[in-house]
Amino acid sequence: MIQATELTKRYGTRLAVDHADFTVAPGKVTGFLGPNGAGKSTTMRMILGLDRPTSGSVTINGVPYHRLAAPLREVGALLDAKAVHGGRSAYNHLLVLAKANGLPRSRVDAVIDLVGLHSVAGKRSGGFSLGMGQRLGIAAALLGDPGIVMFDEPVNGLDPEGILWIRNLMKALAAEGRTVFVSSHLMSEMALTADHLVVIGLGRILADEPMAEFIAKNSVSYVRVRSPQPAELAPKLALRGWRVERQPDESLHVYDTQPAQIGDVAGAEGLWLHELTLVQSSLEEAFMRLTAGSVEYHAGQSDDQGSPDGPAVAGWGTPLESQAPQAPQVEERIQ
Ligand SMILES: Nc1ncnc2c1ncn2[C@@H]1O[C@H](COP(=O)(O)OP(=O)(O)OP(=O)(O)O)[C@@H](O)[C@H]1O
Repeated sequence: MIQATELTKRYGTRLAVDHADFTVAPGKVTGFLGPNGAGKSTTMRMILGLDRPTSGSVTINGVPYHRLAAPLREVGALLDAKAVHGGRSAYNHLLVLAKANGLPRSRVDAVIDLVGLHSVAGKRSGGFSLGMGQRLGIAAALLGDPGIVMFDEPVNGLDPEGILWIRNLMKALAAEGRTVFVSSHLMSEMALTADHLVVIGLGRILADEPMAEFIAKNSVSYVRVRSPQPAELAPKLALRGWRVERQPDESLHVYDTQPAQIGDVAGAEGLWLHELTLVQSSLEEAFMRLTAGSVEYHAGQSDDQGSPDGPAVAGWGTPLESQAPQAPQVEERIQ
C-alpha cells in the first residue's frame, strides 16, 4: 500500500506536486495518468525517497521509504530503463544489486527466467535493445520479490509483443496480491491494464477512483440512431425531453436516454430504424475532458480544435433546434 498525504513538492516558484492525497492499494493495477509536466515522475521519485517532499508525506506500508529496513524487498521500481551499467552483463548487473541488498543468487536466476532474458543474460547490457533494457529494468525491480512495484512509462517505445508482455506481467503481479503502480501516456494501453486510476494535472490530484467510475463520470454517451425517416423521428424523440442532434450524414445523436427507449418510441410511432448504437467515450476522451484545463504545453491550435471529445464529437452536427424549433430541450452543443 502506498499512501500520499498532502504530498507537496516545490521547485523554486513551481509547485510540481500540490497537496496530493491518494492511495495505491494492493491486488490491482493502478494507473497514474497526467499530461506532460503534471507531476507524475516527481511523485514517483518522492515515493522512492529520491526527492524530499517540501511538505506532506508519502509512505510505503505505513513508513517513509528511507525508514524501510529492506527497501528492495518491499518496493521495486522501474523509473529509467537506461540507468544500467552498460559494461556489465545483465546477470552481473542483477547479481551486484542482489549482493548489495542481501538477496540470494537464486533470486537473480528467478527474475532472469521471469523476464525471459535467459539467452542473453551473459551479454553486456549496453548492447541491449530498448525492449531488452525494459525487461532488465523490470527484472531489477522484481529482484527482492517486493509486494509493491512501480513502473514509470514501462511500455515506452516497445513493440506490440513487448507491450503485451508487460501488460500481462502487471496483471499477473496484481493478481498475486501485489500493489502495482504504473504511469503511462498510452491511454489505450491503460484502458486494457489498469483497474484503478490516479489522475494528476498541474500537480493536483484530479481523480482517484476505479477505471469504470472514472470513465462513466468523465465521458459523454449518446445513442447513434439511423432511420430512413430522421425528420419524422427526431421531433418525436425530442418531445420526450431527450437532446437530439442531427448529423450531416442524417444520423441522429440522442442524449439522456438508452437504445431500448428510442426503439420503443420508433415502434410506437411506426417509424423504421436501421441502427441503434450506444456510443461511450473512451478512456482517452474521458482523460482529455478531465485534464483539459491542466495541460501545461498546448500544441499550436485553438481551443476549439483541441476539443477533448475527439471522434465522439467530431462532425458534431447541426442542433435539431435549427430544423425543428418546436422541439423542447434542444441544446446548441455540449460544453
Ligand atoms: N529538478 C527539477 N527542477 C525544477 N523543476 C522541476 C524539476 N523536476 C520537475 N520539475 C518541474 O515539475 C513539474 C512536474 O514535472 P514531472 O517531471 O514530475 O512531470 P511528469 O508528469 O512526470 O511529466 P512527463 O509526463 O512529461 O514526464 C514540471 O513543470 C517540471 O518542469
